[in-house]
Amino acid sequence: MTNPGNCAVCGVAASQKCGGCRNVVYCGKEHQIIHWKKGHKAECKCYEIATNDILGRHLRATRDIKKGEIFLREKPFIYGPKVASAPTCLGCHRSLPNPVPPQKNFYKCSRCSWPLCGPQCENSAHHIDECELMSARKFKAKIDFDPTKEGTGKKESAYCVILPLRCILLRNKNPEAFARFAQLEDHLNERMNTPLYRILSANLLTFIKTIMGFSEWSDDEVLRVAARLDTNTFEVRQAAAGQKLRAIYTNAAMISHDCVSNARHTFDDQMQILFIAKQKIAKGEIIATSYTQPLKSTLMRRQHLSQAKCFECTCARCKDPEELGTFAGAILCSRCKVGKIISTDPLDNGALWKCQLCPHEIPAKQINWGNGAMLKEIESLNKMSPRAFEEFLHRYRDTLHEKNTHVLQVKYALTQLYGNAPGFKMHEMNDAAVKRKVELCQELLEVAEILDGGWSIFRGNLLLDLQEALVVQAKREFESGLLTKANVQEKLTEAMELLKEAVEIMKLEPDMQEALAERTQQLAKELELD
Ligand SMILES: C[S@@+](CC[C@H](N)C(=O)[O-])C[C@H]1O[C@@H](n2cnc3c(N)ncnc32)[C@H](O)[C@@H]1O
Repeated sequence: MTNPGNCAVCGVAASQKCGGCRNVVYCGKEHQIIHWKKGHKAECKCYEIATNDILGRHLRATRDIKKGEIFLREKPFIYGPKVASAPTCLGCHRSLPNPVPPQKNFYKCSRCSWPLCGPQCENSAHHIDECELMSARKFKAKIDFDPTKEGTGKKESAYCVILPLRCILLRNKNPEAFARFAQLEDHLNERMNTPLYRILSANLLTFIKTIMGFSEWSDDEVLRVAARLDTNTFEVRQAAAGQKLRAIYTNAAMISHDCVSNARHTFDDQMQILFIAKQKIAKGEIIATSYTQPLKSTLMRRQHLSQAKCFECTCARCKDPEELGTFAGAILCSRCKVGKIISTDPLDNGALWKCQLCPHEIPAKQINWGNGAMLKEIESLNKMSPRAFEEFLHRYRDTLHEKNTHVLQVKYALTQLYGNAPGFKMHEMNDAAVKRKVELCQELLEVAEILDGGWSIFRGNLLLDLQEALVVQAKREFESGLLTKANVQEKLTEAMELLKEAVEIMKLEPDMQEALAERTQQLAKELELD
């Protein structure tokens, strides 16, 4: 082992730290390159895998990580279609477009009949092994284009066998890689009692053991593969390539959950996962991402985490009946009219809910029912109509707390409807609507700071919407004589600052590049003109 103050290659006193891990020093660039090639590449990380009783394995920072820093970049270990997937090519994983007449059906693989883009995808490295096995076993897939279901985004559950099959094939093809996969947590015992696993076990076991002939695999081994996938896969959306998949990343799979996370992820066009620090992460701190959505209330988040990832979250937000002062789960008391009704024990999903000011109590079952009804009602709102969303807020102003999860969701939807919905494009909105957009963005930015702090996508979107509305507002106020030229310049400069921060936050999001460049150019032009 080299002395921490000496070059890792030649041992002379040195001070140029490796920019990645900051754990080793070099006398110069040349020795840094040599060390990298000799194996530092594999060990140069700013995190380590730690273990504790609550989280199991998790990542911990081994040095300070800067806000906005990409601290983990990883290629997919294995990937394939989601459990229920719209028709997808098993060769290149693009969602399949509807057949163009005179074709009436998808192109089908000549050997196994799974829909593909075309003959060029039959021999893709992703598909070839499974295809050979399926054709040897005389299995033919039966997914056909259904014109009566056109446009419904119909998902096929037949795809649920593909990724488990790819993992199972890996055991013979690359036992070392399979051993790495087998290290991942599965929660099979908890999953076995769920309705999904009762159905899955019947279908998957028949397919793998009987149809594909893996009779030497025990039921437990096969189902553990599926359970490992369900516990660890990331959903990958590649809008440009028209892909919606699930993938395993074995390092990223070690990142634990916290309802208020300090890291988030995105994907590049090579399907690499990139983890980004939303805020500064100090050396020794746990690196956590969120497996759920920050605007959901504790009851909803905990139910989702328990169902999908089989654990009971006990993070600071979950423990706090007031949800860090936001009251995101609270409803208003219908008896005393002033108190807020919150859970008496947020870590027990079945605990009684009680008014903070009067003796009024509500069972958790009823709160759950109410949440379900609200979600349905929001789902049924006309997505083109800001008025429908405003009416929802008005309808429940005496029932839901002003920062209740459903109110927050509807307000967030409104920040995007104002400026985009038909009749509500930025230039079409009246001054009151522009003002409303500004206020909603400002209110939600305060919430974002608490529930999804730092450089979150939530903050990025809100900043973009806010700056757009502020620019329109400033120009109109100038035109009507309410602002001087200097005032407008000041407001536009302020908007530019917001835009710059939004660009910093969103610059790695593949689908945002064009929009961000366009916005920046437009605002810069307006500033110049002014
Ligand atoms: C993607 S894995 C993370 C790595 C995992 N801890 C391991 O040792 O393999 C997800 C699992 O980690 C555990 N986990 C992650 N975050 C947690 C948290 N905040 N509280 C309790 N368990 C957590 C749960 O068992 C969850 O199903």
